[in-house]
Amino acid sequence: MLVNHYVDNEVGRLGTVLLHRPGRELARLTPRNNDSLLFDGIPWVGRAQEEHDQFAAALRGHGVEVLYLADLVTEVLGMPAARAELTEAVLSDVRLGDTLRAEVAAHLDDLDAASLADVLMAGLAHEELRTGSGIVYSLLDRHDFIIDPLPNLLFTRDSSVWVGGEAAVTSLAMPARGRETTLTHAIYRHHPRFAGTPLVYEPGLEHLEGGDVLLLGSGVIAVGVGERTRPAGAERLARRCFARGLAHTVLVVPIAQERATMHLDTVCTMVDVDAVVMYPNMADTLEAWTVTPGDGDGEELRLFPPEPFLTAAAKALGIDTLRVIDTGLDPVTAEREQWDDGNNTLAIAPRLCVAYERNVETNAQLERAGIEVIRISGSELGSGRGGPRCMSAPVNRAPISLS
Ligand SMILES: NC(=[NH2+])NCCC[C@H](N)C(=O)O
Repeated sequence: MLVNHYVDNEVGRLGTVLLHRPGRELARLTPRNNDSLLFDGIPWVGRAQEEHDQFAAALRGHGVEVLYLADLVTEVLGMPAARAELTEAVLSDVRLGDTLRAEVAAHLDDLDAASLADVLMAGLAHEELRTGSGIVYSLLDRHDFIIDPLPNLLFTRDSSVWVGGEAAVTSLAMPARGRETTLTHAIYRHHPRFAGTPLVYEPGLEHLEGGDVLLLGSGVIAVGVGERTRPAGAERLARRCFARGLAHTVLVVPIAQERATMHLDTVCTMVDVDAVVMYPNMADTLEAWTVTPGDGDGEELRLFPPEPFLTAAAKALGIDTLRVIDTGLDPVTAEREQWDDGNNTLAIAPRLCVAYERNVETNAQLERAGIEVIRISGSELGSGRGGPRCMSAPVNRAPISLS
């Protein structure tokens, strides 16, 4: 049955969230592939799973419904049309060539839904295909994958994001992540819980990643543009959200094109209706271009020159000021804790958030500012450079009021 889902802010009481419990795809990381697969180390998979279970338990303990990506993908694969579509998405890889493609197709055909879901997420290693032959298979290095693994599925935030009652299936920028959205796209179109959900964005459009999208308040969306989301992605999202009445203001926020600041949510997340935790090195320099609908037929955009991000955000929200809680205490600690996702909190309700325990100073700052912090361990999870916000895609959150 279609359930109504709605998210128009970052901090209202969290109802339902989409997570991905890390699985065999993390066990594919090796020193030779971890860079291209966007991990800074080789995580200990069992411990990462324990940490993730603790994260999910903390959310459930606060009344949040947790959906797991693997369950949804498995359920969707029980439907012939979805199964054909997802299989085709893998087989269309031009690197396979016709001989190997036919062999992989036969291999996938034999799998039940759960095993196929596992292969779509964890990939297919050279020795896992028992009957390989032909030029491509023979020349493949034994360390290579016939189907690439998707270790960054852990970061469900990036491959889909809700804007009001619509889902945006994003367009991921890095080759290592591109295939993730075939899974979220299939879920939102085929899964009985979501089928019929209007989609405000689809893969294949200009690059846009969920980690760059912050729903600052009803009708106000901040979009970071940098290493991942491109200005053209922000433009497309703005145009579509205005046309559908999902937003009245989009703030386009340039961020440094670096690994440490790959997404806007690595430097700033909301912890109250009018408060953010933010990297002090950027709080003063971050700027925003304000975009509103033009006067015309809804296709036109009005662009206002850049202002300090905090000023533009407060104006768009119609409040005097956004309170800022600094990461860390001193510049060195702030830099360390920003890197370890100290800014990347997930709010469960206003003034109640989940954060990595290791960011001791940032968490203390949050508490001094009246924010309750639920600490989770993330020594292994963090090796992919993502915190509680990156690891969660809210699909239902209560609206908030600013008055
Ligand atoms: N929303 C986020 N900050 N996501 C973090 C994603 C980390 C992932 N390893 C990547 O590089 O894509």
